[in-house]
Amino acid sequence: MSTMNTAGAGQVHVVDHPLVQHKLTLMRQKDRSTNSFRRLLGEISMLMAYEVTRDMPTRMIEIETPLETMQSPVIEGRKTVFVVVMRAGSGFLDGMLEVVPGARVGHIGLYRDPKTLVAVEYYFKMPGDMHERDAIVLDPMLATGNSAAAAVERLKETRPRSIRFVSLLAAPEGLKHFHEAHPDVPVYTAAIDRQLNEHGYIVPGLGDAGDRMFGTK
Ligand SMILES: O=P(O)(O)OC[C@H]1O[C@H](OP(=O)(O)OP(=O)(O)O)[C@H](O)[C@@H]1O
Ligand SMILES: O=c1cc[nH]c(=O)[nH]1
Ligand SMILES: [Mg+2]
Repeated sequence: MSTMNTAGAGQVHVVDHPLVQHKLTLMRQKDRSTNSFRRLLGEISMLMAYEVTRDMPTRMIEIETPLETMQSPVIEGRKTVFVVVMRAGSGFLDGMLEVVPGARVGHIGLYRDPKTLVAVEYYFKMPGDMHERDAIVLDPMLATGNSAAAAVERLKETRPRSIRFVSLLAAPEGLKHFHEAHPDVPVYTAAIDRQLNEHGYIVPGLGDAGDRMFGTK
């Protein structure tokens, strides 16, 4: 994993593991089936979960091995909340839950107005006790950054203990915008692509993640 700072001084971690990069290449291919696209996203999410949870807090418990008693670490999974940005963020959820099965899950419904590219909220549901939880926001695409910035702004109203944002692909313009709004929130992504096109799509990109996941084009 390589780490850098964006212009706004926020941190970006690029998960450059060969397995992630290989699967991302397959996902970008325009003839990839919906089924295969969804499966690959699930596989990548599990691999990215390892990186995003690398510094997760643990506590020691006493266990008995077949030979003796020892103190050994366990993660505080119940203190994590995965926040799915619908729709496409749901593709990241199952893999993350495989790795942190005790986590809670919140949902934010946002769609990007195709003309103005402004994020419009239609749903918001979080667990209680957010102030005791570390939030990991899931959305595969960070394009203009409007959706990511809006999701995190809304999430901050619930005062989670910490926030990090996981995407699959990010555009440089979107990262800059996001970190100007939220310099305190690190971003984990598998790749930073060249730029946005005139419709606000990431290029080279992979197209519309939600449509490709659900076959709704
Ligand atoms: O950085 P932005 O310019 O805001 O674009 C990124 C957003 O666009 C996609 O969602 P979309 O609005 O297409 O909704 P969907 O997930 O329901 O398809 C994607 O999942 C992000 O939420
Ligand atoms: O390239 C993009 C931009 C926004 N949303 C997507 O799904 N893809
Ligand atoms: Mg969205």
